Amino acid sequence: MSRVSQPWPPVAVEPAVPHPKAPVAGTELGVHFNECFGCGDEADAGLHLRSTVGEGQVVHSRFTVTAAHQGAPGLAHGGLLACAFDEALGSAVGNLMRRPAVTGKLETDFRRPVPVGSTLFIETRLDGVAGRKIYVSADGHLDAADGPIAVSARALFIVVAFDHFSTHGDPEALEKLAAQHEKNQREREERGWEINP
Ligand SMILES: CCCCCCCC(=O)SCCNC(=O)CCNC(=O)[C@H](O)C(C)(C)COP(=O)(O)OP(=O)(O)OC[C@H]1O[C@@H](n2cnc3c(N)ncnc32)[C@H](O)[C@@H]1OP(=O)(O)O
Repeated sequence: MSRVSQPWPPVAVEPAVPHPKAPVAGTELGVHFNECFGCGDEADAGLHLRSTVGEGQVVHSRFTVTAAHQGAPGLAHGGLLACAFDEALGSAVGNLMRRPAVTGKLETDFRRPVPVGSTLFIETRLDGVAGRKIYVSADGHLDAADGPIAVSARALFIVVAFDHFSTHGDPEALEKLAAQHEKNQREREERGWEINP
């Protein structure tokens, strides 16, 4: 089967230079919001995706497909897999670039079925920046970091002002989240940025 792929990134870009205070290789990245469907501990049926910074401009993420993620019996739902990539790609942008950004466009190529019980190892790369536009891509390997590629994705993230979240989101929940972040002031100071809620 032939797959036609458009040039990527689709526009001229500058190199995506990680923030000087970006976490170093080997750092396990935390949950950015407990109720996040992609990574949150309190999202019972969520993906519970976990990420670690790799060498260069790479983030390694992984999540295990459960029965709660099925589309067909015993197989992951494609939309759930797209969600995992949104989270993995977003985590790379947020943590390496340290700028609040949201997904503007997300493309996925589903290459192999992903069975319940398997773990996807997602490797995300920063591909370039053009003004507020940050281009990223990822491959999801089945059951091992060097396993066969089951899903690939490419995304455009757009840098936004923090009021994107307060204007369009739930201000009460945001206040709760801010209070939670303030509990760990030292970590906040180390971050030196406003993490995506
Ligand atoms: C650590 C955190 C991990 C989090 C991971 C999860 C991330 C998410 O899921 S975020 C939630 C999903 N995304 C959203 O809800 C976003 C909804 N969309 C929006 O709010 C707006 O459309 C937004 C902010 C993306 C862009 O709006 P706005 O700020 O007005 O910018 P706008 O001028 O339209 O676009 C900026 C640039 O991006 C381009 N652009 C925007 N959308 C697209 C698109 N879909 N395709 C191609 N280009 C696009 C525009 O053409 C423009 O380019 P240029 O600068 O060259 O003119």
